[in-house]
Amino acid sequence: MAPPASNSIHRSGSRPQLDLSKAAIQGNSEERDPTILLPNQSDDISHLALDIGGSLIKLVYFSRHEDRSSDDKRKKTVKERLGISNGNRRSYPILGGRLHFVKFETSKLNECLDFISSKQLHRGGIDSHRWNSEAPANENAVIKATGGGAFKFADIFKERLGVSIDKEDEMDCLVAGANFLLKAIRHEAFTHMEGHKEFVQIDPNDLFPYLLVNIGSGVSMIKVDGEGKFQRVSGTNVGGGTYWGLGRLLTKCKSFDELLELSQRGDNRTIDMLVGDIYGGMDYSKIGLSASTIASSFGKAISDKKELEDYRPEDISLSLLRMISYNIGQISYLNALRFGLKRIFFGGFFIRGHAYTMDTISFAVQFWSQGEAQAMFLRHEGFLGALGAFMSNEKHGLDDLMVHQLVERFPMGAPYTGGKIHGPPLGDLNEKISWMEKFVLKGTEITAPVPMAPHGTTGLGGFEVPSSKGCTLRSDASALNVGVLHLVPTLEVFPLLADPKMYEPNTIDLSDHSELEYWFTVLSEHLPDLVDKAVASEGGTDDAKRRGDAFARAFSAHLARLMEEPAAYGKLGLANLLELREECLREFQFHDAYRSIKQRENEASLAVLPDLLMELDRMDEEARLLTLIEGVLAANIFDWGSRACVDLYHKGTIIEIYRMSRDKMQRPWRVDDFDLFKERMLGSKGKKPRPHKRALLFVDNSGADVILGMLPLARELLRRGTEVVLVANSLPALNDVTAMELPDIVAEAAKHCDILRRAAEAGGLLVDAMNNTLDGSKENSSSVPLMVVENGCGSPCIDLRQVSSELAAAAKDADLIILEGMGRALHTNFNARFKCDALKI
Ligand SMILES: Nc1ncnc2c1ncn2[C@@H]1O[C@H](COP(=O)(O)OP(=O)(O)OP(=O)(O)O)[C@@H](O)[C@H]1O
Ligand SMILES: CC(C)(CO)[C@@H](O)C(=O)NCCC(=O)O
Ligand SMILES: [Mn+2]
Repeated sequence: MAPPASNSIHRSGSRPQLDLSKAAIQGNSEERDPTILLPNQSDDISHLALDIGGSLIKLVYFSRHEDRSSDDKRKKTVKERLGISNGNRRSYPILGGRLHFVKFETSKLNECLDFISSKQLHRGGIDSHRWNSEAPANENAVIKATGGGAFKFADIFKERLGVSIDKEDEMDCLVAGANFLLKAIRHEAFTHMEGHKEFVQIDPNDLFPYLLVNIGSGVSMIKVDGEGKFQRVSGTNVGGGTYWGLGRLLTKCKSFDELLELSQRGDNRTIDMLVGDIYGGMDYSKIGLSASTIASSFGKAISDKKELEDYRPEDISLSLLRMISYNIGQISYLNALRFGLKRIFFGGFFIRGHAYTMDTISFAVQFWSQGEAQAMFLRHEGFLGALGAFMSNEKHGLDDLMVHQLVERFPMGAPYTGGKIHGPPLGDLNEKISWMEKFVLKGTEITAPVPMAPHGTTGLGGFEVPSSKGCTLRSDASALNVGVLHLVPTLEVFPLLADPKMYEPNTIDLSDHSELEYWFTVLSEHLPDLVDKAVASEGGTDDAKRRGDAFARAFSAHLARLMEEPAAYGKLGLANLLELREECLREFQFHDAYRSIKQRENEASLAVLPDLLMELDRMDEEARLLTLIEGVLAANIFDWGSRACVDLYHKGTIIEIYRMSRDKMQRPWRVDDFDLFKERMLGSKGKKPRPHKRALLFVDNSGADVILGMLPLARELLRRGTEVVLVANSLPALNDVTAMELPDIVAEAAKHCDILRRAAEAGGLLVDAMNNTLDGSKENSSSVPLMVVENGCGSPCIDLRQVSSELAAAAKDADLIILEGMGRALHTNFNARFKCDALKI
């Protein structure tokens, strides 16, 4: 079945079309993280930039996906009504697309060239939107590159790919990349102390000055004072290359990761000379040195009559790692001190998201500055230069993007390989599924949730042993912990937030381990039922079953990965987790798992609506208002995301359950502001009613919820002269109603109700239905309008920092917000404060 057109609306519902012919897992598919190449895929690449360093090549590329905004009637009328035109928005050369991050070893330049050439990344160019595989190669193609390799390998690029390298200064790029990340990515920076990671919210207006320390092969220290305003104040030749180079010689390790992994089982006391070794086991407390402080790295090797073979490679690696990390931390501190800088951001791939490395650097900064300076790390640590080079092409307008226009997504392979899938996610289902199947075995180490290790403790002057989390290091790529950045220029901050800076959508703190466990259990237990529904929604075919299976595996792997490391994908909130599930379904092309259930429940609810409306109309105002609110609460019980609710379904017909539930909604409720609302709506002794001008009703589920709960409430508002905007999801999530589905539902309901009919006509929702109204009259209605807008989300929760431009426009004249349902009003936004009246039901 063709996916509904709504999938092309915001966020990542639509994947670019990929040509998967000849797609292959390269090398041994039994490997932990094989490379997947899509030789013929013609994702519309429009931009590529490189940072070629002494050790690694970093590649950032952009893939566009067409703006397939449909011609759907609802959108057009909404745009007209709300006065949204494309003219009053800045037009971005990048109209949505994705940024991908990939890296290669510099010694394997050929692999990188093959990759670029197989994906035709070099033939893009920003002004070749309509580039396709038949177009002749651009003879004058130029790609932006930085790092020493931009100079060293320029000829090879010309020879092999026929492209010229446009060289950008390395320091310029590092600074531009860091500034962009710190301003545009929420929670890009974090601290890491004693095994504890904490994301920091950086105020873009209070970013400068800071010290940027890039730990690549060598180390550069840059004092950054503003956009393009910086000075390289220091550097050290003892850096990542030193650790990897010396480590390789001393331990015979074959890879950087192996070396790092060794360190996790090491004990540096066998090789480092400690203060205690010199002071006969005692602290040198007079100058603040504990006995366990390293007095001299590798110092024990001088007195011992041991040879290299007599030392454990594990101990050597740890000793080396500590030596270099402390040294860098200390020099960084000294430079921060020199210029009075309080914040030090560390980048470069030496860090590699490795907990112990970060702890060690943080410790040094903290120790030497006595807590005055703070070490912070960046999620896109190694990509600063490449991003900066990418940004140096001004034509793409990337630097104008703001936090709310970026959405980071972790594709299905992320728990296994992270950024190592070369290119955009596989689009071919078959390929995806078999890939998933292949990885099930390999992935057992992460699909079995691992309890989180207790934090390591630190004594004065150093840690005893690394606070390692198990003995195997996560494969290099997945430790990148960076997803694909989706650029969605149409997203906006909801204008009615009282304090957007302080707004936090998530009510529940998932850094509380018991909360995390609770939600993982809920999601895991719900999974089999969800898979059943999803498979059924696609006709229950064998193909659907295979996809369902692969979806379950992929989602479980994400869950296990996050259970093991909750911050693996950045700061984790419940909203992210629920959205991840929906994205995962979409990735396996389950576009609307609850489609038929929603349809069935809509029909059943519409059938009983006329009776309900009659019942309501017989009541006096006061009783009716209370019944309406109770009705919203009662109808929200119909929620397929909740086990307890689904069990209720066996207890009777929809209207029976609805009435039964409504009767149970006895006041006072746990949080009960009904009297306030009533006073505003109906007035009180001395006060007149003060109808609202426009209400935004954030609706939740299909069926009874929206039809028996929210529509009657909307009708009451309309009757009182309040314009009503129904705000619904852009993409399906569970049994939530979508903005695409609502107009039909309203049209059906309008057949039984003049108030709804006139309002829907006025709101442009009933263009077709005009002819078959109840009395056949076509007189121009004088009603206030009823409208439908999409919210920009595809999840049961809503993050009001990233909503559709439609919703933002509708909000401008709104003075009442009604948030309905667990996801929108409780799990998220329970603590949200607004500039106008808000009802959370
Ligand atoms: N898979 C890996 N292979 C090699 N080195 C790695 C790997 N992962 C992390 N590293 C570490 O990262 C360092 C390289 O970091 P980065 O890519 O930031 O520097 P670079 O740009 O290559 O070097 P420079 O900027 O000094 O030219 C290596 O020296 C090593 O310490
Ligand atoms: C030479 C660069 C800038 C190349 O990236 C880097 O490796 C570095 O900063 N090395 C340290 C050189 C110094 O001692 O200042
Ligand atoms: Mn570099």
